Amino acid sequence: MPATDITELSSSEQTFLDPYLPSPSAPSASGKSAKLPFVTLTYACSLDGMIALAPGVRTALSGPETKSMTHYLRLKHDAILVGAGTAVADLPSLNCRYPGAEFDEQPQPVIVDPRRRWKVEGSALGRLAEEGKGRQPWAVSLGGNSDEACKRLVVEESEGGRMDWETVLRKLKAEGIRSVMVEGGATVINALLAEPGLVDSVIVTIAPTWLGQGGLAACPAVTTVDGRRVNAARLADTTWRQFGADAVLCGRLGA
Ligand SMILES: NC(=O)C1=CN([C@@H]2O[C@H](COP(=O)(O)OP(=O)(O)OC[C@H]3O[C@@H](n4cnc5c(N)ncnc54)[C@H](O)[C@@H]3O)[C@@H](O)[C@H]2O)C=CC1
Ligand SMILES: Nc1nc(O)c(N)c(N[C@@H]2O[C@H](COP(=O)(O)O)[C@@H](O)[C@H]2O)n1
Repeated sequence: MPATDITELSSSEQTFLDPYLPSPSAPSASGKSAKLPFVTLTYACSLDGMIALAPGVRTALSGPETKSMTHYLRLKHDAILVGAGTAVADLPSLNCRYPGAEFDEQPQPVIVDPRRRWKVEGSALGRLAEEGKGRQPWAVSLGGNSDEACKRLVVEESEGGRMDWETVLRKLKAEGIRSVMVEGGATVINALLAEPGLVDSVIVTIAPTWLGQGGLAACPAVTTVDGRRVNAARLADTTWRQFGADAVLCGRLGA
C-alpha cells in the first residue's frame, strides 16, 4: 500500500482500544448467538451529537489521530458496513490505509442497499478494488442481480420494507465474516443503538466542535416502557482517552 497520512497508533493507544475489539478474549454481547459476527459500532460526532453538517453532506470531524485510529479499527475487522445513504453521499474508500496493511488484511466493504440505489460502477470502492487497494464490495439487498460487478447478499424484506439487522448480520457470518465494523450513517447508527443484543462494542470519536442546527444527529428513536419515556440507549463498561484534539469513548451497549 502507498504511504498515507495515517500513522501507527502508540502501544498504549492500542492497549486502550483492544479490549473493545474482536479477539478470542473480548466478550460478545451477552446471549449472542455464535451465528452472529462480533459487531463494533463506530462513528465521529460533534459536541451537539451530529455526524454531518446536513443529511448527505460528507463532513470531516475526526482529526489526524482519530483518523489513524479508524484505520487501526478497520485493520482489526473482517468487514466494514455502511448504509446506502453514506455510500452515495460520501463516495467512501472503506479500505484500510494503516501503515503496512497488506491486501489480505483489507476489510470486506459491505453496503446495506435494499433497493440497489448505490452502483459499484464509477465508485471509489470499485476503482480501489481494481487497483488492488481494497476488496470488491458486497451489497446487502432485497433482490439480486447477477450481472453486476458487485456481489449481492439477498435478504427477505421485513416489516415496513426494511431488513432485519439480525438477518443481515447472520448472512454476513454465513459468508465467513467474523467481525463487522459498522461506520454509519445516521439511519444505521440510530437503528443499531437500539439493538444491544447485536452490538458488542461502541467506539465514538467526539470532535471539539459544534456543527449547529440542521445537522444530522446520531440519535436513536424515542423509547418507552409502560407508556413512559425512558433513555433510548446507554453505554456500560466505559473508558475515555484523548487522541489529539478529539476524545474517544469506548463502551458496551447495556444497562
Ligand atoms: N461522522 C461519521 O462518523 C459518519 C457520518 N456519516 C454521514 O451520514 C450521512 C448518511 O446517513 P444516512 O442518510 O442516514 O444514510 P445511511 O448510511 O445510514 O444509509 C441509510 C440507507 O441505508 C439503507 N438501510 C439502512 N438500514 C436499513 C434497514 N434496516 N433496512 C433496509 N435498508 C436499510 C436504506 O437504503 C437507507 O436509506 C452522510 O451525510 C454521511 O456523511 C456516515 C458515516 C459516518
Ligand atoms: N471516523 C470518521 N470520522 C469522520 O470525521 C468521518 N466523516 C467518518 N466518516 C466515515 O468514514 C468514511 C470515509 O472513509 P474513507 O476515508 O473514504 O475510506 C465515510 O463514508 C463514513 O463512513 N468517519
